[in-house]
Amino acid sequence: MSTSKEYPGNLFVVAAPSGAGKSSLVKALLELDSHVHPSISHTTRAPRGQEKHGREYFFASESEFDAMVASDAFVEWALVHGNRYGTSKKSIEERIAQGNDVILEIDFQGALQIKAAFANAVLVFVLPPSWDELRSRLERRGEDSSEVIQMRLRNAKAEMAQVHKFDFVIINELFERALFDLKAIAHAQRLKYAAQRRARSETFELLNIP
Ligand SMILES: Nc1ncnc2c1ncn2[C@@H]1O[C@H](COP(=O)(O)OP(=O)(O)OP(=O)(O)O)[C@@H](O)[C@H]1O
Ligand SMILES: Nc1nc2c(ncn2[C@@H]2O[C@H](COP(=O)(O)O)[C@@H](O)[C@H]2O)c(=O)[nH]1
Repeated sequence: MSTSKEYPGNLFVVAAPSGAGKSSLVKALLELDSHVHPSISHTTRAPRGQEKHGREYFFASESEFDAMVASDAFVEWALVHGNRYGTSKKSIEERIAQGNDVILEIDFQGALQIKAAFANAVLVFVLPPSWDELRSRLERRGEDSSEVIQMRLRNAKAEMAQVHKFDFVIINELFERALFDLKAIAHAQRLKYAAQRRARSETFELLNIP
């Protein structure tokens, strides 16, 4: 028996190897589409440069993160590139229950946990146009040490092997083209989910199902 839940709002999950451009794409979508809200994750990673607690992430100590795991506060969490990251139930459930759409920018392990928990979640995987371009983007971003970049590239191979488990794949070569694809996926899913909900309620009405 499935234990996955359904809510009136849509849940979009965007995963990608580090440096493929998912944060840039999600940020641009949020600026264009006021129906979509971001989910702010918790992480044990230290803040980078300009990152602020509560904006990019809720930065947590190992013991704070342990306490959240113990109290079942996360809908998903995973160890990614040596740090723990998690999506709290609080950051998404209230919003989608009210009919808003929420977008999560998380790794593939978390994406698969979300798919198991939420029947209507849409999983999108972003790929770079090439391996060399992925490395160049990580280097040009200039946020991580060369050791961290090497680790992220090693992990990228395992992450990309999971691509077939996703509902959609976007190649982020030309940024505007990739953003167009992400917008189209969000729009199509809204139409599809609204039609499904309407068909179900009309069927219930027709058959007098209370
Ligand atoms: N289509 C693109 N063409 C060229 N550069 C891009 C493109 N998309 C994103 N970038 C750049 O690539 C770098 C990595 O992008 P971004 O930080 O969005 O990746 P990410 O997948 O979110 O990585 P992480 O998982 O590490 O947070 C950034 O410097 C960003 O400006
Ligand atoms: N499973 C989860 N993965 C997450 C979450 N928030 C972010 N992430 C992923 O971690 C890596 C590294 O992120 P960075 O900010 O340190 O570059 C990246 O793949 C993110 O998508 C989460 O809540 N759960």
